[in-house]
This record gives sequence, C-alpha cells and structure tokens, in this order.
Amino acid sequence: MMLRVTALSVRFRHHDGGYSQPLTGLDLTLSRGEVVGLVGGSGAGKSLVAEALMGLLPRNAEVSGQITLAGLPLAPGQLALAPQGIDALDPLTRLGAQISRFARLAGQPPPDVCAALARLGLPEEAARAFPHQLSGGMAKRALIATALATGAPFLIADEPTLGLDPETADRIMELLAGLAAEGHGVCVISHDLPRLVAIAERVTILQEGRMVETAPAEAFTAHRLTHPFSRALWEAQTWAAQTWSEEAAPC
Ligand SMILES: Nc1ncnc2c1ncn2[C@@H]1O[C@H](COP(=O)(O)OP(=O)(O)OP(=O)(O)O)[C@@H](O)[C@H]1O
Repeated sequence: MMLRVTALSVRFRHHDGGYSQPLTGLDLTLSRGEVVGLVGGSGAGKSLVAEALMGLLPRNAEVSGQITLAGLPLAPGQLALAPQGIDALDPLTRLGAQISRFARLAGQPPPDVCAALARLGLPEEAARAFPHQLSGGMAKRALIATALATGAPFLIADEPTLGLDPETADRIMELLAGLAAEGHGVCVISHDLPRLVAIAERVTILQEGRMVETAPAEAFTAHRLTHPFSRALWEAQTWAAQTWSEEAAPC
C-alpha cells in the first residue's frame, strides 16, 4: 500500500489580494515498512508538507496536487502526525488521558495506555504526568505515542530529535525504524541528516520550497548526490561532526 504525493504546492492568500507560495511541486512516495526522510534548510517548507498532508493549514491556504493511498484519495485516519513542538500536547491533561483521547477521536477502541507507553520506551508512571513534567525526550516520545494511538498506518514525525542529546536522539530514530519494521510507513522530517540517512530508504531534499532531488540513503555516504545543495547540506553536517570529534580528541 503506497502513499503517493504528486506536485504538492501550497500558497497563502493575503489580505491585500496577493499571494505567497512557500511550497511548489513536491513529489513523495511512502510505502508501509519503510522510512523516508524530508530535509531542507530552515523555512524550506518541511512542516508545511506535513500540515498540507494532514489538512491542518488555515483557511487562506490553497493546496494543489494529488495525495493518494493505493490509488485513491487519502482518507482521514490513514496518516498521523507527531508534530515538531511539544506544545501540541494539551498542557492540562495527563498523558494517559491524551493517548485515550486520540484513540477515541480516531474511532479506535480504548487503548491499553501502559502498552502504548511501553512501546515508546516510556514508564507506566508517565500516564499520570502532565506535559510539563516530561523531559524533552519523553515529550517527543509522547507525541509519537499520541499519533500511534490513532491507529493510522502512516506516520509523519516532524523533527523528532530536535533539542535532544545524541543518545536520546539515537534511541528516537531507532524507535522510528522499529515502527517501520512493524509495518508502518514513516516519514521523518529532520535537520539531523546523518541520523536520518542511517534509517531511511531515501531522502527528499527541499530548498526554499522546491525539491531539488530524492536520493537513496546510500547516495549520501557514497558521495553520489547529484544536486550541489544536497551535497552542501550533507557535507556541512558530516564536516561539523568530524570537526567536533577531532576537537574532543586528546592532543
Ligand atoms: N500560515 C502561513 N501563512 C503564510 N506563510 C506560512 C504559513 N505557514 C508557513 N508559512 C511559510 O512557509 C514557509 C515554510 O515554513 P515551514 O514551517 O514549513 O518551514 P520548515 O522547513 O519546516 O522550517 P523549520 O526547519 O525552521 O521548521 C515559511 O516561509 C513560512 O513563513
């Protein structure tokens, strides 16, 4: 079963009658059992892709293009989003109740909250915690747990490792790879290109609202990227990581 996005564009109508168009002509495919990545500089339109696919854009947004699942228009409940900001969690509701609420709104039977938390490596006690009582890594897992509670087979994780220490970031990426191994189709939006390349089948690179290429993961490590922007993005991150490790080495 394949989710296919073709020529996705988003433009916003302004009060003065003018338009801005921050996303133009994105193509993307995602099958169950795989991870695909979406990367790009800040403001490139990555979150916009997620919001357009989820139907979350404001009324002045005009979305064009095709979004199909197995050849049919994408139906509600097939795709879930773990958003970037932990402020997407309800600050006044305990996490367990939030997981149950997502399941109920998606028409799912009442979930086993402890099992839902354990699946994400969260302790049982997290069910009684309010969002402000969670660490950054726990909150990122909580966002994924609420998305999974909908029972959707496809998941978008928007910047799931942002602001996390390297070990926690590794664990979150392993967890997303594990969800794909269980049969989910997982799209990961991330600035963390080396970690993304380690788990993704292929990565789509956006530059200022336009895709410049979709490259198989091995094209990054084998230096076979075709577009200069993709190469610069990869080299900037791997060069920085190498520099830091050299600086950390004893002299
Ligand atoms: N509701 C909106 N109205 C007008 N423009 C918007 C709206 N939402 C997003 N944009 C514009 O779309 C562009 C892309 O934003 P988006 O949040 O998708 O970037 P991003 O690639 O996710 O960036 P970052 O990595 O910094 O989160 C930005 O220029 C932003 O100003």
